[in-house]
Amino acid sequence: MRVLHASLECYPLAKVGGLGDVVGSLPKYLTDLGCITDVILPFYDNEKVHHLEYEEIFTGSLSLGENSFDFSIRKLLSTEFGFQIYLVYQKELLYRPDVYSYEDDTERFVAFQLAVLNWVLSEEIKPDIIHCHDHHTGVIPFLVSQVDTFQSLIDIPTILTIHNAQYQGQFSYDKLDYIPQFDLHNIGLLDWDHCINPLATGIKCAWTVTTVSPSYMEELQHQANGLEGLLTHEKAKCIGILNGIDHDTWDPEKDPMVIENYGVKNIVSGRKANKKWLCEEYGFNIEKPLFAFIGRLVYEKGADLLPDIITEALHHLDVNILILGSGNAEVELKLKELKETFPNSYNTYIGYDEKLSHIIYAGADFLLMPSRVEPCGLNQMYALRYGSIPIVRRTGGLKDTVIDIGDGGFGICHDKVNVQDVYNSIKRGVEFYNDQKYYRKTQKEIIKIDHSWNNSAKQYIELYKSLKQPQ
Ligand SMILES: Nc1ncnc2c1ncn2[C@@H]1O[C@H](COP(=O)(O)OP(=O)(O)O[C@H]2O[C@H](CO)[C@@H](O)[C@H](O)[C@H]2O)[C@@H](O)[C@H]1O
Repeated sequence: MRVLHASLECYPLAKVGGLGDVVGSLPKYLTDLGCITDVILPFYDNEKVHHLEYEEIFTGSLSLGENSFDFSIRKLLSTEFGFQIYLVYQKELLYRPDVYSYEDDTERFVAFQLAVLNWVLSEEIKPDIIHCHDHHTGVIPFLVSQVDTFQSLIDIPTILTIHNAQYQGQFSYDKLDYIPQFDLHNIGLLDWDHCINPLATGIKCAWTVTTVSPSYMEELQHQANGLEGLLTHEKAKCIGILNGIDHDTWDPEKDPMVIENYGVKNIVSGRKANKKWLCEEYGFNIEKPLFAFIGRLVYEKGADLLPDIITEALHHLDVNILILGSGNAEVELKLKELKETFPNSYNTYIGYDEKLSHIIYAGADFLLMPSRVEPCGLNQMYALRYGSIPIVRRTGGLKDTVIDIGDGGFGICHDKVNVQDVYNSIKRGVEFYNDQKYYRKTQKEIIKIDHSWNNSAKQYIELYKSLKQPQ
């Protein structure tokens, strides 16, 4: 079986968040289980992509309305990733430094999808399955099943994985001519709420839809940024499969990014070396417990609450807080300003820093995840793998992966999205930390939990084998 994953991100070549991690690791585990897995993503203008050696295997052109664009497909020669990677090189639209947030994102995403399918069309041996990720590739299932040019691909099953239903990629009917000719009687498949909605289109047209945790699948039927009705209607073909993490990249014993490596045996000294580095770098007293947050500073992650959480915690508790993230400008500014109020117990790095994130998982005592919405969440699994205690709101994948210490588990959980609940959890964290024997015993247990893709990759393979064309 050969599966082609189409995605805008794939670690380490392009990562903005969790999508990159998943597409950079699941294929490796699928390959290990005997499923030939390829990934196709755009060729970006970034340093990681520049250094790669590749072979150009296809050239073509695609049309967006009246404009036509040349593109090529580059096959990576390197075998270091554990699966085959293909890149779509398109100079005007895709060869950019960033993955998202351009004014012409609609054009970029549609062009990527058309390029992928034009190439697949030309291939003598077609993939057995096309696995799409998020709204950026949500039109592929429509193109394959409805568009005249791609008629010969109609029997290739398509899967759509929803990593985050908040983002749907809507665009107006002015751009309908970006979609090549199809039977206009079926225009409803593109529509949601009077515009073209790629996520809704993918949900309607894909043979199967997956989400990244079982709880998120349930939640989407009540809270899906307007798609609740659709997801309830399509429930029969939807399944929640919990994400895994890459145990090779995220391994405290071998991770080249951390200050000192460690395993169960030397977890205390190893983590102390990482915490020491963080405390020196950010001006903290190493004796106090260190609480950290890593992530996109957006509403879904509860990032707007962070300034008040920090203020409340540092007024009442003897702790350190470190924030790594970027996103909403107002939140970024507030977080920066707070440094003056709490110079010795709070600090922040506004930006994206992969290495720093690894050191934080390895050195912070607790990881805060006050998410409003968390389809799966990888940070809590990285935290567990590195022996840092997750403090999470019970939602989506956080609910599926973290059990509260009060229930015989290893994390700290709360139900509501408000400052008081998070503050109470931090307070519980301090009490937990002060019971060093119990705290250390728990750390030694969590580091052994297997959250790798081993289980979930098997579930994907079962799913691939069971695919049936929608009626
Ligand atoms: N400033 C920064 N510097 C360094 N590293 C940073 C960083 N900000 C974030 N990261 C890293 O990015 C990843 C974020 O993972 P999440 O699961 O929180 O992703 P996200 O919400 O983007 O993805 C969506 O997709 C994933 C994958 O399906 C779901 O788990 C998730 O719930 C859903 O919202 C982690 O590897 C984290 O360490």
